[in-house]
Amino acid sequence: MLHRTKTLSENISKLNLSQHFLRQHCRTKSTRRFNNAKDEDEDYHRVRRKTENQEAQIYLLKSRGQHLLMNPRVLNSIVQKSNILPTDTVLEIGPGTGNLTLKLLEVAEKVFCQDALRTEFPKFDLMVANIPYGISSPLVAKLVFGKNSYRGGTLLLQKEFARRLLANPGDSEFNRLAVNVRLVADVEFVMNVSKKDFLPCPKVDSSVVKIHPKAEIPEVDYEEWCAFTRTCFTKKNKTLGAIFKQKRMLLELMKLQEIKGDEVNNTIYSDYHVNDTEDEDGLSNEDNANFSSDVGMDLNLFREKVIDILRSGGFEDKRPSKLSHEELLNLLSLFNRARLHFHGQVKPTNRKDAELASAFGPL
Ligand SMILES: C[S@@+](CC[C@H](N)C(=O)[O-])C[C@H]1O[C@@H](n2cnc3c(N)ncnc32)[C@H](O)[C@@H]1O
Repeated sequence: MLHRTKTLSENISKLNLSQHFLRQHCRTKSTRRFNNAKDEDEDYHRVRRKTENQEAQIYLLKSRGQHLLMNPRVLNSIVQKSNILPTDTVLEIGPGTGNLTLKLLEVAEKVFCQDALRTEFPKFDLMVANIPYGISSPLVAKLVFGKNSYRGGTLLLQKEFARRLLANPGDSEFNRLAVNVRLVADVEFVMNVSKKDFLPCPKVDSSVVKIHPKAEIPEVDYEEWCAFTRTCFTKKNKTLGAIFKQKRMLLELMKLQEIKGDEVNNTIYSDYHVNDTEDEDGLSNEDNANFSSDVGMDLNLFREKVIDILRSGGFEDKRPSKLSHEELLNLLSLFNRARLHFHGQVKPTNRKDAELASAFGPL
């Protein structure tokens, strides 16, 4: 943790001393573990840096997202747009060589720098970070669904990922990431950042976005919500009727109800060893037909129940990628009221309990 009241040189020396990230994530000449020269050529970028009285060499690993933001104008804008108060504790993920860290220390009370995924976040007011793009999904999930209450986040992200976060229902980029994040947070575009502003230059462009937690969050179990959106967005442009007629989907859903020990439904979920005739998309060849195997009766009954639920809310012909949160929440509540659940263990609604990084999956 770095503190504003320390002198700049104290903080710089602390940064130098505590650059465990550099030791962990950047391999120096003496410690690097990879000996294969071919791999090295592809994987790292060598930077010479002059410190007070010595020249250091840093090896930046592209595979760890070690692209340093070098443009001071962009660094200043990120800090300025973050609206940091002098009393704020800022959490920075991936400080690298401290380019952003030192600017944050000019305005914040404290700056924490730590691993994004392996440890719990400390208490913080704002997250401000130029993150390794490979961990964008789990990091954003941990921020918005995590235990900490926070005032906001300013994140430098891969441009395509940022566009998905910003997408609205009906936009081509609108997907499960957007629908999950935007349930609990608003996302604001700040600016685009050219790949030329980084060292080494990445292949992709970047954008800065701000994430604001919503003041009013819908009463919903987050694990159930994420399991539901995972189901709905498997084929986001198909109609819900077509999605919920897929045999694999129906079988999984049936199995889940049985695992949950739903006494009402147990009779029809008892036996469903069906010969699998699915095509490579995971879509059943019998999607629109009646199921004719031994368990055809059970599966047909279950399918009718699911389709009845969709019809009761007028959802059968609607596409998930065009539905608002209100409509999706309404559909989930129709399913749940009919004692049909998407997640194995439905817990009481509690934001603090949500451990949802994995629920976002690859996005
Ligand atoms: C894009 S660089 C940003 C460096 C610096 N903040 C800047 O703006 O110049 C991302 C940094 O995150 C580090 N990193 C990689 N995986 C991480 C993780 N799981 N948690 C925290 N930092 C990580 C990388 O080693 C790298 O230093």
